[in-house]
Amino acid sequence: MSVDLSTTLSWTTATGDAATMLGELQPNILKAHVRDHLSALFLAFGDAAEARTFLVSLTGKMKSAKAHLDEVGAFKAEGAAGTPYVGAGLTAAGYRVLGVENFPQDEAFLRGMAAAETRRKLNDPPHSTFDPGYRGEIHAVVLVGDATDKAMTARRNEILGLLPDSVTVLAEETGLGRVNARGEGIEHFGYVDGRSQPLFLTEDVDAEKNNTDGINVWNPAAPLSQVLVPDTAAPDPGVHFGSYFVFRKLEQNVRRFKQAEADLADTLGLTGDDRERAGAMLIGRFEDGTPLTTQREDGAESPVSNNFTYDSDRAALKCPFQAHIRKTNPRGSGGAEEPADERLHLMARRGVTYGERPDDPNADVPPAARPSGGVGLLFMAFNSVLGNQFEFTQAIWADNPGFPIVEGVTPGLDPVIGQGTRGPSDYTVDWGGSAQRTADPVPQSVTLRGGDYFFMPSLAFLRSL
Ligand code: HEM
Ligand SMILES: [Mn+2]
Repeated sequence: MSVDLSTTLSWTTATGDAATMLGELQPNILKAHVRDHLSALFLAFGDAAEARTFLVSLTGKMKSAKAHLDEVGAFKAEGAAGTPYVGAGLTAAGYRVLGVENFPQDEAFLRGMAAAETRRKLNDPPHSTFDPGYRGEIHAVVLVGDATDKAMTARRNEILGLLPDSVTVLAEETGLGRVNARGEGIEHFGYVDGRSQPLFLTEDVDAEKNNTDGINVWNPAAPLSQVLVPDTAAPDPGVHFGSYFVFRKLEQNVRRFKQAEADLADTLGLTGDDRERAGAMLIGRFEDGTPLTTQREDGAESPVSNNFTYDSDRAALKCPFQAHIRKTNPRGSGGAEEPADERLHLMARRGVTYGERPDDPNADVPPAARPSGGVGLLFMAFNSVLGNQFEFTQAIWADNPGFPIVEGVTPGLDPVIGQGTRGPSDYTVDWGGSAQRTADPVPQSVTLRGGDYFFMPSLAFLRSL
């Protein structure tokens, strides 16, 4: 039976084409792979034949999604350590240099992130301001990830050893995952990140249902069609699949963001512990992950809740319309589309933080003690249609002051990732209260330093080169 893309996949019971698909799919697409230590290598090919030979040899260092899922199972059962993740993706320019013609043809993928049209659409900064390694034409990315620096670095060095002289490393990013005092992954502004994800595996949906706060209010299940596309250049696109991969190096000016939190708390007259609510109004969750729409204060962190919508917060008296997570997933309340269509914009986020800093992101210290550069997020996400997922989220939601669509209200840009001219936004003074106050625009503290769109093909395609 052909692979059913219209629903989630039960990988433990998969047979036939679905099992073959998992055996040729790259890991980290359907389910996140451990990558607290990550190297992202951006490559340019100088010679088609040598680049092909390199990619074939790289498959000897890669494992399948099936092998990854088996490793996760073995880890749970007997604590057995897994092997490193090695992922490989090609840009449209990379496919062309290799001389591959029938590669996947997503419209945004074909134009690439550096194209003037992409820049206009997303309000991205000029290409000339990117870090030097991202200013030229990128052909491929190789991701190496693992739980320890040692294992990751060893595999990275093996891969560098495979590179012929005609393949140039244009840039390398080193991801370093961070956790809070409870061991939850956080980003550099100090907030729990990576919690809300579309889930493509039936087993993961069941685990969410039975072992967390449940799925009866917000069901994270998503069909395979939202992340997988047939790998048209592979030997058998009926069983060989891949996914479009977005990479964006987003630098975070933590000092500026923490100052903005303090300024907002001052504007609203928040005092004591309630000052934490200012930052929560920018993100939509408190630092510990507690959703602001469900609770006036933090503390609902175990497990970090995700079983919520904005249905009992229609006027945004608890969580502002413009909060980062409300802009990027309105959970049925966006006002522009039917909830089922709105869900189609969600993507599988696989980011990792980068950069080191001396201060504890969650400590109560003045903004001056925060880094103003050198740290950020290696934003990574898998999509089946870039224009309807990543690009839609950035351009039509985050950058659009009029979203969500609410009569008489202009929510403003996403205070975290919005690109474009920022205006003032409204906030409720007391959680759930009726008094609103308008606050000055939140200054932009996230800056794009480079990136591109890639396709992460099937292992069968890479071996066939
Ligand atoms: C430095 C940049 C960014 C920071 C600091 C950041 C921070 C966060 C945090 C703290 C969360 C809450 C954790 C969770 O619900 O899983 C979150 C969720 C999310 N972010 Fe971001 N993010 C960044 C960039 C982006 C970008 C570029 C996009 C897409 C264009 C994006 C889309 C989302 C989505 C879709 C969610 C989940 C919302 C939900 O389902 O409720 N983020 N982000
Ligand atoms: Mn704080």
